Amino acid sequence: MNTNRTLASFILHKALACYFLSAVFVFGIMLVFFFENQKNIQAEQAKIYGKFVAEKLQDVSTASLGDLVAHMGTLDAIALNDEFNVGIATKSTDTLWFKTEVSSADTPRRQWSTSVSNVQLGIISVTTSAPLQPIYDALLYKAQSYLVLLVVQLLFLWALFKFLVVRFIRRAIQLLSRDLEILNLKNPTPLAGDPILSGFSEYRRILVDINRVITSLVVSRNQVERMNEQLEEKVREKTLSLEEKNNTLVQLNQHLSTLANTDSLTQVYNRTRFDLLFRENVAVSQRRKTNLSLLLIDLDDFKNVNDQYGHQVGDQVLKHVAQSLSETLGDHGILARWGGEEFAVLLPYYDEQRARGMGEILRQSIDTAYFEDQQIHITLSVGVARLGDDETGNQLLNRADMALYEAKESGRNRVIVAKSVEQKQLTFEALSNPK
Ligand SMILES: Nc1nc2c(ncn2[C@@H]2O[C@H](COP(=O)(O)OP(=O)(O)OP(=O)(O)O)[C@@H](O)[C@H]2O)c(=O)[nH]1
Repeated sequence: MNTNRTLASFILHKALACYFLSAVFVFGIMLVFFFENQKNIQAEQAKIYGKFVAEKLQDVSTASLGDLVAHMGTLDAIALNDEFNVGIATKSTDTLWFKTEVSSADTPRRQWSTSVSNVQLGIISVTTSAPLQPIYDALLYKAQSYLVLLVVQLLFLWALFKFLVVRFIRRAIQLLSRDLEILNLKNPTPLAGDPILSGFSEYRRILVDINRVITSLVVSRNQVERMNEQLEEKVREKTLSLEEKNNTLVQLNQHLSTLANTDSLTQVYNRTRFDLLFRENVAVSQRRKTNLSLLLIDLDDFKNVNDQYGHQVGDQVLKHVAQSLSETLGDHGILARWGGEEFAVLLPYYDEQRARGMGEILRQSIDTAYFEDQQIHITLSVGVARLGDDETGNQLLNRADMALYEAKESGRNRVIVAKSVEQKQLTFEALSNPK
C-alpha cells in the first residue's frame, strides 16, 4: 500500500469512480430508451409512408409490375424520400425494392431495419421498412457528446471535491493530530475538539474514543503512581529495617572485634592482638629502618596482693594499673596485657633513650599511686629493648625479657635497658678474646 496516499484523496478517487460508473450506467439505459423510441417513431413513419405510397398507386389500373414500376418513377414523393425502403408486389410477382441498399430480389434485411409494414390494396402489396443506420449514427453522436460532457463533469467535480471535501477532511484530521501532538502525556486532559467538526457524528465518535483512551491513560498513570509510591514506601521500610539490622550487625561486629582484641579484665589489647601489632611494627621498622622499642612490664610481688586481699581485689588492682598505664602512655605507644600480671608496651620511633624515659614515667606513675581505697601500693619492673639492625622480633622479645629479669634480680621497681645487639656483640668478642 502506498504510504503517501491520503485518506482524502482515496475518498476523492472512490467518489469520482462511483460517479463515473453510475453515470455510465444511467447513460447506457438512456441510450437504450432513446434507441427504442427512435425505432418506434421510424416504424410509425414507415407505416404512414407505406400507406401514402399505396394510396398513390391505387389509381393505377394496370396490374402488371412493369407498369407499377414505371408509375413509381413518376411519384416524386417516393423518389425523393430515401429514408425508407419501399417494396411493391402483385399477387403474381415478387417484391420489387426501390432502394439501392436492397436488391430487388432480396427480402428486406430485417436485422438492419426497424420494422416492416405491409399495406395491401387490391392486388398490390406495398411493403416499407426503415433502416437503423441513422439511429445508430444519432446514438453514436449522443454517446460521444455525453462522454465529453462526462469527462468535463468529472474534472469539474474533481476540482470542486478537492476544494470543498478534501480540504475539509484534511483539516479535520490535521486538527485531531495537532491536538494529539500537543497532548501532555504526563498530565493528559480530554480533547475539546473543533466546534465545527463536532457537528459530525464520526468526528464526535473519534473524539469520544480518543478521550476514553486519555481517561484510561490518566487512570492507569494514577494507578502506576500509587503503586510506585507504595513500592517506594516498602523499599524505604525495607531499607530502614536493613539499615537497622546492618547497624546492629556493625555494632555486633565491633563488639566481637573488641572482644577478640581486648583483654576482658583490663580492657587493653590482649596477647593475640599484640602479637599481630608487634609483627606488623617490626616489619615496618625493618623496612623503613626506623626505631622501635619494646617495654616488658611486670607487677612486683603481686602474689602478695592476691594473698593479702584476695584474688578479686587482685583483679581490680590489675584493672586499675592497666587503666593508669594506658592514660599515662596516651597515643605514644601500644599497651597490651602480655599475660598474668605482665604488660607489654610497643613504642614505634623510640630509641633506647626515649624508651627508657617512657619506662621510667610509667614506673613512677604506678609507684606514686595507691589502689583500692589508698591501701594497696604497687611497683613495676620494666625491661627495655630497641630492635637492632637485622634483629628478629623474637630476639627483641628475648632481650626485653632478659632486661626485665635483670630488673627483678637487681631489686625490682626499676627500669633496665637491655644491651643493644652491637654491645652484646662487643661483649661476646671481648669474652672470646681476653687479653
Ligand atoms: N588476681 C589475679 N592474679 C593474677 C592474675 N594473673 C596472675 N596473677 C597472680 O600473679 C602472681 C604472680 O606471682 P609470681 O609469678 O610469683 O610473681 P610475683 O609475686 O609478682 O613476684 P615477682 O614477679 O617476682 O615480683 C600469682 O599469684 C598469680 O596468681 C590475674 O588475672 N588475677
